[in-house]
Amino acid sequence: SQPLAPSPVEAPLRDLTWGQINFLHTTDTHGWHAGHLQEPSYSADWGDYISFSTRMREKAEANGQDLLVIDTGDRIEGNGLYDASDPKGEYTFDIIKQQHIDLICTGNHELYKRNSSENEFNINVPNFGSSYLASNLDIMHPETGEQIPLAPRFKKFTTRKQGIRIMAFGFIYDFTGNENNTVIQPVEDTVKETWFQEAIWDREVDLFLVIGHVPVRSPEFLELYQAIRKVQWDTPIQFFGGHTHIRDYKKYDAKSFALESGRFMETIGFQSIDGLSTSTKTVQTSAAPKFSRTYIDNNMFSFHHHTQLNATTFPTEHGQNVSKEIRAAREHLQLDTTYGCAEQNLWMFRAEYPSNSSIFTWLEQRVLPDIVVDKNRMNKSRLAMVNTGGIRFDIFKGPFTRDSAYIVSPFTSGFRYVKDVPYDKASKLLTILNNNGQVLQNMEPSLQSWMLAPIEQRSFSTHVFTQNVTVPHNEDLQRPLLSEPDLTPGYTTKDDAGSDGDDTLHTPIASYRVPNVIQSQIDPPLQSGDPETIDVVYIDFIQPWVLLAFQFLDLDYSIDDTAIYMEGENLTTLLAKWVTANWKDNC
Ligand SMILES: Nc1ccn([C@@H]2O[C@H](COP(=O)(O)O)[C@@H](O)[C@H]2O)c(=O)n1
Ligand SMILES: [Zn+2]
Ligand SMILES: [Zn+2]
Repeated sequence: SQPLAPSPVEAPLRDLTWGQINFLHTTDTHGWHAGHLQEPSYSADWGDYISFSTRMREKAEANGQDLLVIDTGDRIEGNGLYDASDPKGEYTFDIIKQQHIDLICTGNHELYKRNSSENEFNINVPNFGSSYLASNLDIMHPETGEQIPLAPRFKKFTTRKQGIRIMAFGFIYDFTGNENNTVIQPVEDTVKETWFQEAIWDREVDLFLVIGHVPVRSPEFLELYQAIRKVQWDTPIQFFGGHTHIRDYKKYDAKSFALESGRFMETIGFQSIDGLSTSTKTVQTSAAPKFSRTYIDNNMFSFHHHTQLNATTFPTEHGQNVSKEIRAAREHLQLDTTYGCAEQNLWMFRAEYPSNSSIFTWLEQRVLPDIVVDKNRMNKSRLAMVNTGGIRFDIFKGPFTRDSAYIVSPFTSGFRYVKDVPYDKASKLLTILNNNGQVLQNMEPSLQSWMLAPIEQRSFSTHVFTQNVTVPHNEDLQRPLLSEPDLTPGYTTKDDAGSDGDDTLHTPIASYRVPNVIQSQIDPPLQSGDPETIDVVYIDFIQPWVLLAFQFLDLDYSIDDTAIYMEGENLTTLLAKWVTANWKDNC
């Protein structure tokens, strides 16, 4: 375990172990480039991160070492800084490009919609040039319609200081929910491509670097590991993953590791490797290089500690200018406009569901009954269904702002419905969608295999519950972070390298399971007893699964039986209205 050193404010921080080559890694930033305004532990912004990476590079280079910066996708959707502008992302592309990123790839969120994948092609790919990799991703050219790689498939380069010869790839997991202007080639097919085989057969390589919007414990990374190991039995391989929003580190073998660096600008992943061969020096194959990882809490105390600098010596002018740019964008977007104030914290995973502190119970009991009302169907009973994966963050006690509305519910998905569904069947839908009963008998095989898949593998669920999932906190917003010797609650990660990965020592936080879908039954006033038929209303993102579940109930509905419910509204706009109406007087 690594030594503990006091931080500038006396809190215990683990030091980094530097190597010949060092990496900083972000993933799933989802627009949180302003950092967390309500959580001191994660309060550094993208400008601070630019200063940090600059100072870390200076430190590495002063010691003759290399430092590479990596981002593995899902940069959009999840925060007002991206979602509140029209068009979306008006400010974020310019902010993100200010970071010197050595390797970058695409996440699924960049691909749900035509316009966001075209933004990658037209803005981010030119911004990052040959650093942007798309090993298994094509786009239909926005003008010609021709199918072409979104970016280069791979990149071979030699590091400046150490002369390490690197072969790098940039993947996305086998995602199928993309708009039809992009094409994702499954990883198991991509590894058979001639260009990939030629790249991995190259003997003049000291390190294979696979970055991807791919969970580190996924079949896709395993396929890539096996494909490379088959032809390079000994060359070190470093993976950088993402998508499951957790801190995680997987060991494939003594010379191959994978790092995943959390979500939402909470974590800057640090990885080092020491003992690699280089273009000028061959290391004995029997000696395994040393790999070391640290999950850095994204705040200035950690940044100062790891660079051994202080408030005067740490910031760069460039970083400070980007922080200014972020503040100006937030102001233009009026993200601090307060709709109302929450009287208590409402948690996604930190509170049991159902319970009074659960955001999902609050939605079911308080919000959905008020907001799921279509003027043309208001006298009809309805079941309102929302996928928990569409809710992205907690609500903290205190001001609920324009930013909060996007943070909790960033997606533009509207509601759709199937009218007049027999109640006895409609009332069974939720159990089927949440797969927690004896519902598999007589089920059609493809539906059965979907139902049998672990909840986190079904594509509309985003949550992964593993041993090492910990959820961040804002236990006491008023308390200055790390200013006292006692520990604050936060990430306490266990991974394949042990329990010493988090830079900041925290006390652990509980994490509870939540279902795929929550539901409210909303009856018109004066109705007594269950209705004979009911409208089934749901967020349009889950329509494919709702239609499948109908099939299981022998209800033969198709898309033609569905229609828009509450034209022009979505959960974000409705939530903002609800808070204004119900929490305005709490402030
Ligand atoms: N319109 C959308 C898009 C996505 N979701 C949810 O997000 C999950 C994927 O998010 P990651 O950051 O983990 O890639 C997806 O499984 C859905 O739960 C949504 O609800 N609506
Ligand atoms: Zn994500
Ligand atoms: Zn993702």
